[in-house]
Amino acid sequence: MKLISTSNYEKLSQQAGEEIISRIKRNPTLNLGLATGSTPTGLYQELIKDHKQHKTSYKEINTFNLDEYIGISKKDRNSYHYFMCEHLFEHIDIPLDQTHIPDGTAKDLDEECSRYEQFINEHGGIDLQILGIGQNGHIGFNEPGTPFDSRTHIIDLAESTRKANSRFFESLDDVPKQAITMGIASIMDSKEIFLLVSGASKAKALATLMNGDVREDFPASALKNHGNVTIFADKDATALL
Ligand SMILES: O=P(O)(O)OC[C@H]1O[C@](O)(CO)[C@@H](O)[C@@H]1O
Repeated sequence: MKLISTSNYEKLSQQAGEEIISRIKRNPTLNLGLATGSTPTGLYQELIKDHKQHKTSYKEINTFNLDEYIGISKKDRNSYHYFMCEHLFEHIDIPLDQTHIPDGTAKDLDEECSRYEQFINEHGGIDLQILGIGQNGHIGFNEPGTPFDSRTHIIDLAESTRKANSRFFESLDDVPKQAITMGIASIMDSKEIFLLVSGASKAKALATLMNGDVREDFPASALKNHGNVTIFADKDATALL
């Protein structure tokens, strides 16, 4: 894993943005894996800014999101569909039918998991996957204990994850208890991975990742077995290294 440390969150977002834009320029039909949460929003701002200034085009790329809550509609402002439209898709020239997110309202959720997994494979797999990390080491919504051979599946969210994400909801009770997430093995199939880590609240998780063992109770540690991972971390996140 290659670690790029930056002085602050803005620089982290800029550097990750520049790397993504250069890959899109090299491969205009890139399959780009996307993440939600607070960490990548600065990066999405950078992509939007660049799109407006330099007209980098997203017309031919496909995007695949890691996860979606179960039981809230796409139009709900807390859905990851809504999040992605608001933070990225509405501001660039990507056709919406080339943006793909698991459907957390599907009638048959197991079938939706298989469909999503197969759909990504039919598109040739993910070229570059953007990831954040949870304080407990989760990637996507793969909570501690998720098998490393897992594919897209339904997950019961850890209480700590629900609490962390309750900041986006009116109350903790409103935070869904389950989500669909790409599995660890699905994420590991990506040709390249960018992990973004920002803030003091992630310092312990980053130190565990860098210094700890590869074990299923710390999902991000699987990334140590991937040959092409770049970690972008800001100063606060690297404080314990
Ligand atoms: O960037 P944040 O908001 O700290 O979230 C970290 C991780 O947690 C999730 O939001 C899920 O809880 C992931 O999608 C994200 O990568």
